[in-house]
Amino acid sequence: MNSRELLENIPYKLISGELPEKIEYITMDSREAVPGSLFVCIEGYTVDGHDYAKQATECGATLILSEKPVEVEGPAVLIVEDTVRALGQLASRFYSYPSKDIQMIGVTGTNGKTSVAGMLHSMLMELGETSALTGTIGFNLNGELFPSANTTSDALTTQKMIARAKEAGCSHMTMEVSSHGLVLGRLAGVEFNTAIFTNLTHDHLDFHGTMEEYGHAKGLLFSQLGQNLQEKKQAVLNADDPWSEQFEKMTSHSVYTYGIVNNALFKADNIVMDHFGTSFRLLCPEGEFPVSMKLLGHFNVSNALAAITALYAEGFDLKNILKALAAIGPVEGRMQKVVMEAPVTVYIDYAHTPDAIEKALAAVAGFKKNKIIFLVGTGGNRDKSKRPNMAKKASFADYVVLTTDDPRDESYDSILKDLEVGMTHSNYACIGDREEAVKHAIQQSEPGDIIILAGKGHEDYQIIGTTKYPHSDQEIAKQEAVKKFS
Ligand SMILES: CC(=O)N[C@H]1[C@@H](OP(=O)(O)OP(=O)(O)OC[C@H]2O[C@@H](n3ccc(=O)[nH]c3=O)[C@H](O)[C@@H]2O)O[C@H](CO)[C@@H](O)[C@@H]1O[C@H](C)C(=O)N[C@@H](C)C(=O)N[C@H](CCC(=O)O)C(=O)O
Ligand SMILES: Nc1ncnc2c1ncn2[C@@H]1O[C@H](COP(=O)(O)OP(=O)(O)OP(=O)(O)O)[C@@H](O)[C@H]1O
Repeated sequence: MNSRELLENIPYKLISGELPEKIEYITMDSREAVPGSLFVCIEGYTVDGHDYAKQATECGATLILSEKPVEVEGPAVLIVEDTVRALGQLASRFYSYPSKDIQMIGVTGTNGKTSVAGMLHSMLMELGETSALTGTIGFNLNGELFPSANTTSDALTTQKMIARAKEAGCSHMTMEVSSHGLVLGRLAGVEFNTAIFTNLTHDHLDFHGTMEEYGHAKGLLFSQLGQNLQEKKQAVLNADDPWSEQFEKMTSHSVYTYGIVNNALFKADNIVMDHFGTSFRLLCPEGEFPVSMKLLGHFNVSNALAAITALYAEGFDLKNILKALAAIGPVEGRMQKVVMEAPVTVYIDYAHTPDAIEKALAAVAGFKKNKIIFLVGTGGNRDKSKRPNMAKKASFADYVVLTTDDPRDESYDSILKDLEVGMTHSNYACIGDREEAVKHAIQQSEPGDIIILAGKGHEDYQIIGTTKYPHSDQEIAKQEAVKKFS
């Protein structure tokens, strides 16, 4: 692409060299630079991309975009204020503004991003659309899954994924939007049509510092809808979460609300649950409708409302939306029943915040016949302030197994000690080794019990130190149940 065209409207200062005529490739990783590349220097926390400008030059980069002077011979060096945001804009242009050609749906919130995004993706496929999905589970392009390192990928990968979805003919793309992604500018250059908010509760304060900052970060998705009211765009907000009022003020576009408790445009009541799923009554501008779905829990009613509302706002017929919802299965690793022959019911779930733990326990409380056993772990070297509150919420279960969930460099003892502070009863065990902890949870069970193994969800590994070891709560539970009950 012509370099002047690529840089149009990007405020920059040329500090050395001459602009090359063409840019063949854009990269933010010196190891991927090829002749004719634009190398964008990104300053991380532990690694600074500016230190790799020389290496990128040796690999053939002819243009360097940086936030400070770098010592290179040959390529032109341009200084911009924020390389991450510039990268998003440039990559969007380089790939011919792919997000303009796809209906982009962004989902943000502390809990429920993967669930709502996964539901939307499956429902869109049921509705006969071609759909792409990005988030914690990976990049799903028409059913094919590619791994991704982050919930919200870096600005360049994000634009590349949207371009691939466009090339594959996708009509829609649903994207999980993390607060890190918003603050770090990874979504620069993405044009969203629909922005969804699930909820905001305690998490990630090691990164954001305060709940105000965390909330402000989430709100950026709604300001990103832009000011052009000629374009049909919409915000879908959870009326049951007080932060929605602030987010409503951050957009001039249409706002659709959903909720279970407070008044909302799309409201659910008469919620009934059993081991097979949930049914409820939907009250909305089109009237009253009975709804049933194979997903479990009040939180999933809230998630379903978010998905229904977003698809309605996108213009789909409500009856078809509800049919699509009835047809889809649980989202991978989210209150997913483990299929096995045993007189106990085991769920794997991704709950790793106090709020999610409370919601996961509430999901099964209504049909409990015997004990509820809850296993919960927390990650090492991450937000420690949420640990006691996680255990406090887990205390609603009759028996609790406290363990670890990617301990990284932190000792089992240090993690377990923080968790233990929050326990409100003494019916619990502390077992740092997660495999042993899962086995213990099964061993403690009796016929009729419900066991929830929380924190890992779809993940098939445990990170100890810096090594990723294979680990599956589901497989360990199955094997232990055979030992215990056959
Ligand atoms: C641990 C952590 O927070 N790391 C962040 C940090 O990375 P870092 O200091 O290791 O730097 P780096 O990104 O490896 O390197 C900086 C630059 O140098 C370049 N480089 C590096 C080496 C080399 O040889 N050549 C080279 O060019 C890299 O390609 C990169 O462009 O700085 C980067 C730039 O700001 C961040 O993208 C990166 O987030 C990583 C990817 C991360 O995983 N962050 C987590 C906390 C995160 O974003 N999580 C959210 C939330 C998930 C949730 O909701 O639960 C997510 O969206 O996933
Ligand atoms: N709307 C909700 N409100 C509260 N808890 C929820 C909600 N939806 C899901 N959960 C709980 O949170 C867990 C994580 O859900 P999900 O993966 O959808 O959230 P997420 O926002 O993608 O999380 P992360 O940012 O950590 O990837 C679920 O396993 C469930 O226990």
